[in-house]
Amino acid sequence: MKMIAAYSADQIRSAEQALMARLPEGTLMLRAASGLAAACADLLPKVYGSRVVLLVGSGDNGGDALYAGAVLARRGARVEAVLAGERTHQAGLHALQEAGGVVAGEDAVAAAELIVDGLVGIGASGALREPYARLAEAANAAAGLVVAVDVPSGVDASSGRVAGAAVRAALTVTMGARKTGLLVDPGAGFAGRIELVDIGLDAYLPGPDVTALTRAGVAGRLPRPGHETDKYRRGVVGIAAGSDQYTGAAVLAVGGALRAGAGMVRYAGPGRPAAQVRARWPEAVITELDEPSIDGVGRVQAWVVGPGLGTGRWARELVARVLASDVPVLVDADGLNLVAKGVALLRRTGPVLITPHAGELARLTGAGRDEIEAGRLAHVRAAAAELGVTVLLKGSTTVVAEEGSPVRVNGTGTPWLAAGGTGDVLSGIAGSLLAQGLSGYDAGSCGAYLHGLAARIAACGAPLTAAEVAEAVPAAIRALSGESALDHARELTDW
Ligand SMILES: NC(=O)C1=CN([C@@H]2O[C@H](COP(=O)(O)OP(=O)(O)OC[C@H]3O[C@@H](n4cnc5c(N)ncnc54)[C@H](O)[C@@H]3O)[C@@H](O)[C@H]2O)[C@@H](O)CC1
Ligand SMILES: Nc1ncnc2c1ncn2[C@@H]1O[C@H](COP(=O)(O)OP(=O)(O)O)[C@@H](O)[C@H]1O
Ligand SMILES: [K+]
Repeated sequence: MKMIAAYSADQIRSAEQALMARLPEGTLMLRAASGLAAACADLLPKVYGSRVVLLVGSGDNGGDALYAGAVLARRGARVEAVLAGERTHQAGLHALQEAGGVVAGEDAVAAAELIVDGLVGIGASGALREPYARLAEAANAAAGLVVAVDVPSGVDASSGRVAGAAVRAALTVTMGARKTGLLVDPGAGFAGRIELVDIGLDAYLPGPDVTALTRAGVAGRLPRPGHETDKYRRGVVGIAAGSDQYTGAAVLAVGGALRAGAGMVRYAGPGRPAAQVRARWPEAVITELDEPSIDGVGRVQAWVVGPGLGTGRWARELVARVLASDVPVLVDADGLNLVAKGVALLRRTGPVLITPHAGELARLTGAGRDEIEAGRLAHVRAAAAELGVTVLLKGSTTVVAEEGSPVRVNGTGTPWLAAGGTGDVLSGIAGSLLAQGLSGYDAGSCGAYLHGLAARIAACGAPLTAAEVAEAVPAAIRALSGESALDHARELTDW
């Protein structure tokens, strides 16, 4: 599988309606409930005698929970339903009671081994109301494992927004297709592991709302050097970064670029960062700049401009010169702060990939930083449309948007990446991919994937430094195909 696809609540609802029209009433809910019951049974050490509490809202999400509860009750579980809504799915409640399940009060939640969150699904609107919000908090405070039906209640299925209380699940059993909000933070952080129940929806689904590249998807997009290649044909990336004040950004961006497959890395910058890059990376070809000009740097297939550059006139002139070239350009960090003062700089014929964090995007678009973090999908889409460039928005879920394509969501990140300098490494990696001929959309999404995977490999459950992320990029590329260094040595057995 090369891609994971996710859909908005409206897309799912239309597909379900089309499918439902061809099936006897209730068929889909029974399919959903049997998948849900199987997933719950897998989580319990033993179904017989276990204590299961269903949180049941007034819609079909509650219906799923009730029917699944009936299956578990028939297998000997003690199933109690807490009815939260003014209405309850009557056929579902009847099925549960027939199987021996009972209705209980809110106190039951604390004593449950397994809590099934059937409060609301794709029919939710706005923040959870009472008593739903209180029940969500009770589930989060309880010792029992929490399984969310379709989406964790309180998470907006279409955006991942969380306004107020929300259920924090260990497992989300989602029906028919993944919902966008399960892949994008803050919602993704509430979903836990995601299990997809096939209810036969695939043929009725439209093009996805968002996608996420898988290992195979990234592996298929990364160029491998052909037999007769040379360093120029593999792609040369130029890095215009660093200043006398910020030298580290230059070293880190060059490090990321060197590890991500370009045939050569050219560095251009002032004397102090140039000396540091020279000392750390003998592999890089260095041009020390007296003037903010790239005329003497030599040919590159893509530029990275901005990390640690400063925001003075010199830096502004350098950014303008790089953007005036005819090759793809990645703009990051101070490059973005400069562009924020005049977005006309971004109007050029060559491709542009920008890599802001929420604060940088806020300066570019005028939206609030918190607002961007709460609704990153909507903001990244709007920025790509407004600025006419590919936008990679960094953060706990990194998202890449380009007009006319579904947003690509990256699922490999780790909170250990929240460390100074890791963004500079990402610019180097993605710039290296641009130079190898990937589009801004692919370079951004494959770059974020490798960056996150490298961080996981480097961190291994402990703090990491940005330099270590760059070091681990080759291991991440190897991990894509599941190959080890030894496998590559074995290729030579005939010699
Ligand atoms: N439509 C279908 O064919 C299928 C639907 N399925 C299930 O049905 C769910 C959708 O069911 P519904 O459309 O009935 O909608 P939901 O059950 O998701 O929620 C709607 C109900 O919740 C209440 N509600 C909405 N927002 C609320 C809030 N913020 N606080 C408190 N109450 C709120 C509404 O008053 C309404 O009664 C899916 O998520 C899925 O679990 C599955 O059974 C698969 C098949
Ligand atoms: N909570 C998090 N979970 C996963 N990745 C994160 C988290 N916080 C930050 N990151 C990642 O760490 C990197 C930080 O980059 P950036 O904000 O530019 O920092 P710097 O300027 O110090 O390099 C980005 O790739 C971002 O996506
Ligand atoms: K739910």
